[in-house]
Amino acid sequence: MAEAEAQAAEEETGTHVDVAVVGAGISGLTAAYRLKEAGRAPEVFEADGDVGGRMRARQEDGWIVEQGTETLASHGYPSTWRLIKDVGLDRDGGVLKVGSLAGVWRDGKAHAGSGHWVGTLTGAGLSLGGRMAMTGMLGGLLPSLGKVSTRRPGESPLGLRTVAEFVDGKHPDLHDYLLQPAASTGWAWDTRRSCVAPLVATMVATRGLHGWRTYRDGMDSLARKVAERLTVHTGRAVQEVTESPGGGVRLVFADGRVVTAREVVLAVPAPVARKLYPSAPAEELPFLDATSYSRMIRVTLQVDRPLAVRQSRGTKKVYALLIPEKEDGYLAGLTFEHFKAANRAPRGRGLVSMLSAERATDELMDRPDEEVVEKLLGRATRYVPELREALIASHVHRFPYAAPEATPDALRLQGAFLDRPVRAVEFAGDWVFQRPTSEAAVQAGELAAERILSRRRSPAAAQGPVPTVQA
Ligand SMILES: Cc1cc2nc3c(=O)[nH]c(=O)nc-3n(C[C@H](O)[C@H](O)[C@H](O)COP(=O)(O)OP(=O)(O)OC[C@H]3O[C@@H](n4cnc5c(N)ncnc54)[C@H](O)[C@@H]3O)c2cc1C
Repeated sequence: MAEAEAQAAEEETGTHVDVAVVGAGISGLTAAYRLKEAGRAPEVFEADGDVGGRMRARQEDGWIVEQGTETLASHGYPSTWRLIKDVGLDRDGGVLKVGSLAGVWRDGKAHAGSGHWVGTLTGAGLSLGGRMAMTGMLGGLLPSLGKVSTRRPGESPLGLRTVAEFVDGKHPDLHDYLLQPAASTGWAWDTRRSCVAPLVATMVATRGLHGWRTYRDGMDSLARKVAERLTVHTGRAVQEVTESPGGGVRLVFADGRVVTAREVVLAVPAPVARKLYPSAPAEELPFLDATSYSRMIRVTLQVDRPLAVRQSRGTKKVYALLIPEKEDGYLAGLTFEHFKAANRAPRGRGLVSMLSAERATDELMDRPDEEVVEKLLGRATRYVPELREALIASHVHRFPYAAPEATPDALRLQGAFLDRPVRAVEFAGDWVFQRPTSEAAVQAGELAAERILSRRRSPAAAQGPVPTVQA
């Protein structure tokens, strides 16, 4: 924007910022952090009263109640670890190892070791035929493993096949007791809608459900540490974003206030970005429109004892119970947070989360909290009979945008979106890479910052042709 024009805009609106980042989830905070590091002056605008988005958490009477994200991985999270180190969160035990395992419910108990090498010994709930089929499936995957990309999953040899199509015709256990519970408990995915490639790419990168870590002081720790170093305005919901013909971007807030910015990063889920930025260029619309999200409800229960699920004697504790649709269909999983990290609950107490399956989400999303707790608790006592009598307090968290679904349509359009020219309005969020992980969100934040910085390196940036940045 020309100097005089910028000044006029400032006078008219009151506030002008260098880069406005919309959304203080981990993708927006990463974008802002990397921009600031490069000498720019970003400001973050967050609708909620707190930072973290789907990585929010809160401390309450000695409990650490996480609302969304549970864990990160020691492998396959390089961008996250870079950020962790940059803000010093790795020092003084800020990141803890998770000693317990994921397990699948079958035949009245939990089978520990899903996605872990332990599972190759125990079977992790697979029948003998299922175990043989799994070995065959892994063998079949071997030639493509080097070619699966976490950034462009749809361009791998696995193509645009859905999870269900991938195992069609194979032993039913592969779907029912391995891939379906893994995709549904963690990502609220319907295996008939979502592609297998992002799941395989993530599992390859993280080496399965192996080497998991959690932030000692709660999963919002990284967001908080990053936010401390930035200018973040909370309680500021953006309503509309428009590009000015002369350059620069205008943001209108829900309270009527206006801010102008040289550039904007929309670090919100794609359907939200679409609503906020109706005049997005035609070439960006197909991918934005194709990106859908699964929904989920997570209810966290403070309990008066460290409850556990029934499992075979001598097996390692299960902290994440994956409940196959075949066994339930209403509850997708339970997590025993006190086994993930002992400090999630005061000594002698426990913290258990219930995750809704699609049917329960559809039924309960708009119902009052008490009804949500009652209905899910009614189901959860099948797995932990003492849950109701041990209950002290409950917290209901609704996610209308839980995880990008990575449908064949979205994956097909992703490459063109990543290769689009750089513009004054950029995007960040886990959906950019179509992987529902905080690492994908951090990577997308890095990419948005890189793209914005590339505009300044190009003298023709304001007029175009605008540069592209390879993702
Ligand atoms: C239940 C659950 C469990 C998960 N578990 C894990 C896990 O164990 N490991 C893992 O790696 N990942 C996990 N994830 C995924 C991970 O949480 C997300 O991928 C990541 O946090 C997404 O970050 P984001 O910045 O893209 O989006 P978000 O965190 O959704 O951030 C978007 C932000 O934008 C704000 N916003 C929205 N609209 C506006 C507006 N109009 N104006 C201003 N601000 C606005 C929102 O309030 C929010 O703060 C989990 C997710 C869920 C839901």
